[in-house]
Amino acid sequence: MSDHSFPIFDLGAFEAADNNEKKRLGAEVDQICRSTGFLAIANHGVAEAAIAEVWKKTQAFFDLSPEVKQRAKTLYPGYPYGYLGPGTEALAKSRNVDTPPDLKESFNGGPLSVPAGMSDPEALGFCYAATIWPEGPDGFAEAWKAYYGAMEGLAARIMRVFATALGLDEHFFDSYVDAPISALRALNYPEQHVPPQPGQLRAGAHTDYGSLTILLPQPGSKGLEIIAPDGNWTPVPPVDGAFVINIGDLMALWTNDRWVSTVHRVVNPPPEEGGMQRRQSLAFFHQPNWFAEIACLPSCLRQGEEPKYAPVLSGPYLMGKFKSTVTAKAG
Ligand SMILES: O=C(O)CCC(=O)C(=O)O
Ligand SMILES: [Fe+2]
Repeated sequence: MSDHSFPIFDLGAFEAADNNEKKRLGAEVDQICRSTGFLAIANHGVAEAAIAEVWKKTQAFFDLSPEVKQRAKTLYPGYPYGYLGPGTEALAKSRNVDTPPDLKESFNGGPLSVPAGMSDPEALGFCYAATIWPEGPDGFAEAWKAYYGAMEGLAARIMRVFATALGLDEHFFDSYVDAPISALRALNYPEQHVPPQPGQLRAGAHTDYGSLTILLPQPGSKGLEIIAPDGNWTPVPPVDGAFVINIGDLMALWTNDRWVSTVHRVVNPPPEEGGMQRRQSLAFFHQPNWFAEIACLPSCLRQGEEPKYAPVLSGPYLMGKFKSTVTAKAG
């Protein structure tokens, strides 16, 4: 797959391959997902211009004054979209670990449209709630939507790789993810002018909740770490021109823990280097359809084995997880 210790998957080559070669490449992805579930996706076909624009607009947004950014803030604690300022989230709380708030701010947006016939009040009030667009910079919403659309397309293609990796029909997951309730999050980890509190990180240790996360760390940026199979925190290197993807809790549930939803975090810049490196990233959290029932795949159960987890509905499950990380100060 690559000579690097961090695996790089060539998506274009997979898609152009014949069935035997797809199976062979799928088996490599299966191995990676059994060990960490973190890999880079190269040759992804996402337009450079869409990436460059969203970087430019999100950076310009984070450069605005706190007062202006707050005008795009989430409507109330637990509201999923809009601006979440410093001090509003501690990801470690999703694993019942109490830490000071993460040292970050974010802007969050949901699906670009509501599927015809969707009338579930919880779905409409949560994942289909309105994105609170900022007043500026000009062209922010256009750049955001273009990138979101590109990520939806890429995630659908990666789910086909996952189906192949699990020995299923390539299109097995299609009907679970044809009206996905994914969220896009732009993250800004500001320069650290004061030392962090004990236990305070840029992003506390957590797993992602959904099917798959497509991450784009700022080129060359450091700080993302995963717990490797040997139990040690291990940096994820920046990979030029590629996305970093990782699987989330729903893939672990679907596969009865054959695949791991690996714990990860973003550490502070080294104090000996002044702690001053700002870092940005874009995280696309792919989430199956609101009503998709995620239950252990029969092909992931050995004879005599029982499913470890009860089935869940994608939307309500996500809502419960999301609300657990909100700090008292949120909003
Ligand atoms: O910023 C990053 O590199 C990772 C952030 C992350 O893991 C998350 O927000 O779930
Ligand atoms: Fe994450």
